[in-house]
Amino acid sequence: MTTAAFGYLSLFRKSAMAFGSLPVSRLAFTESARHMATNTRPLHPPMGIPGSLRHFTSLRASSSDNVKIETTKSPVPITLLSGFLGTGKTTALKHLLETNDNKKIGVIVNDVAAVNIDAKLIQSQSSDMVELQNGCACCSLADELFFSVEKILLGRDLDAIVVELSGVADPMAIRNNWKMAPSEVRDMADIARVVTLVDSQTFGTDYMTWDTAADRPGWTNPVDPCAGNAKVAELLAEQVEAANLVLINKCDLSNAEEVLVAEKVTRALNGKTNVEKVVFGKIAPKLILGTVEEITAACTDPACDDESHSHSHTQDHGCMESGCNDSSHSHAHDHACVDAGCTDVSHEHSHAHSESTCADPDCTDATHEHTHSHSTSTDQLGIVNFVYKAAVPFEPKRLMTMLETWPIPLKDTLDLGFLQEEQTKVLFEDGMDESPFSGVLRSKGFCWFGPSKWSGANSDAWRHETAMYWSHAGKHFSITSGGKWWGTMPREKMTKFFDENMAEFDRIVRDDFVSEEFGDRRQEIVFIGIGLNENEIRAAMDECLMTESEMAKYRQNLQNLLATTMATSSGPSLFDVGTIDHADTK
Ligand SMILES: Nc1nc2c(ncn2[C@@H]2O[C@H](COP(=O)(O)OP(=O)(O)OP(=O)(O)O)[C@@H](O)[C@H]2O)c(=O)[nH]1
Repeated sequence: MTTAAFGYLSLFRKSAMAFGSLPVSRLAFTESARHMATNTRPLHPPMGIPGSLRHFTSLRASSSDNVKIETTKSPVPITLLSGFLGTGKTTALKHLLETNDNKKIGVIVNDVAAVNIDAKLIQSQSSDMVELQNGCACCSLADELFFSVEKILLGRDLDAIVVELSGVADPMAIRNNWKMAPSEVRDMADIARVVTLVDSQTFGTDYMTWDTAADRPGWTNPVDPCAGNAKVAELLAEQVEAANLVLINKCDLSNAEEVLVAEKVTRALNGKTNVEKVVFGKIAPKLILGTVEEITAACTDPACDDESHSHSHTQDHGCMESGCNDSSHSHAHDHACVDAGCTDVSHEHSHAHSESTCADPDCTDATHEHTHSHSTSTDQLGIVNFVYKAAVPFEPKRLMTMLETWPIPLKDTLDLGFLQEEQTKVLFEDGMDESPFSGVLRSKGFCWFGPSKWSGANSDAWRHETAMYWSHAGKHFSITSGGKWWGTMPREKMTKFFDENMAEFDRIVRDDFVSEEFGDRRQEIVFIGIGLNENEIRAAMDECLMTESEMAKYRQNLQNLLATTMATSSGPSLFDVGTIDHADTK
């Protein structure tokens, strides 16, 4: 028997209990704002918009008449700088302000704590700074961010704005919230780019930790419910997934294996992002600051898979040819130290794209330079991804049975080579078959469950209306409420949510509505992992779908319920519930 890399920990036994006994208590949507905003395809917006977004009052409305904000200009590009506490965001920001490319940069610093230390550090360097504290811009301070952007532009002619996010912020949530910003704010400034810093030394252990954000001192603010329960591994995945550029920082402190893991997993989680290995956040300003073109001409959402969009995030990447002297090219790494033996951490070492860079993907010689710059290929370790889709609901009990056998990596750090070996050969205890899920590093998406009890005290008929959000990263797995399916309302009503964005309405109807009968109710789950056997995973998932006879019962039960509910209810929706099934895994 191989060393147990995986095991049937209590994770799914526990989640099975949470699931099996589905708490039908009609909980408030304590987490939904974050989850909804996190999803790149938000469902029912009333549940997805943090309450505070509805109360935004333009600063102009309250500012004195003689303060004039220039709105005829192009919007100022905003960069969201994300990354865990201590990954080096402030250090990178200070470096950016020092080497600013003669750009006038406004800075907004968000801290969940009441005292914003980072802001104080930045203040000594820049007077163009606004603090955003005592909460997180991805939820509780969502509209404060709009206000801060307005505020920083008052009386200032800025070329760019950088928002240093709190360590627990999900940049995708902020991007999605930003879509709700008043148009007068978006005319002034708009999000162009997300840059995420990761700590190369701790990446592998953070991905495998059981910790929640609240377990880590200083990460959360008790008065801000935003991310206390968020799993560290999931947050890490979210921050990487949202990024146009990932800076793998602190390369001076980590060994070659740690850097490799950070790079491989980053590329696996987000195949469209640019990746740079850096020390002390040192990178050319051009790579951090967004451009007006990104805002106006291209979709910069790295998670966007709409082929009709143009995706510019690789275009303005500096020329990587070491000998190039074409001054029209951007040479972001001109100042890098290329002495392979240099150990001076104040030098920039990560960008020596010299001809001596080792291009052998299998090479593990730590003395070689392995930058593998900008290849989006993740196949060197057999990392693959695919999307599982189905237009039929899961039968809850069968899904739970399947999840109970989902193997949990027991190692405390991510060991990709080991995972690959295990994926191909490990057999599990108790004579059970090898699980096709053993190499899965990340899975996430929407899913649809059929109710198991349509009436009575423990009815879970709300499942018919509720989109569940499936999220697995490292050792954590949860299926939580993600809002209601659009299919729960008539199209005419739905259009009202898209006043300013009919293109998004069209996209949802075109891409997400998979059947006339059930609308956008569907399974859409992406799997990312090493050496995955796609066919076996698909087959295992298919096994959990309702059969034809189960679907016939589903339809019958639905008819019965509609008949009784119609007689007693006048509400806009069949089920006014928002239930959270949180499969806590610790
Ligand atoms: N050795 C080394 N230390 C670094 C590097 N980058 C940042 N640091 C140090 O790491 C510590 C944390 O860096 P910060 O820039 O404050 O990190 P942060 O992400 O802003 O942290 P919070 O503001 O607490 O979220 C500081 O002591 C930095 O000097 C690096 O590349 N190498």
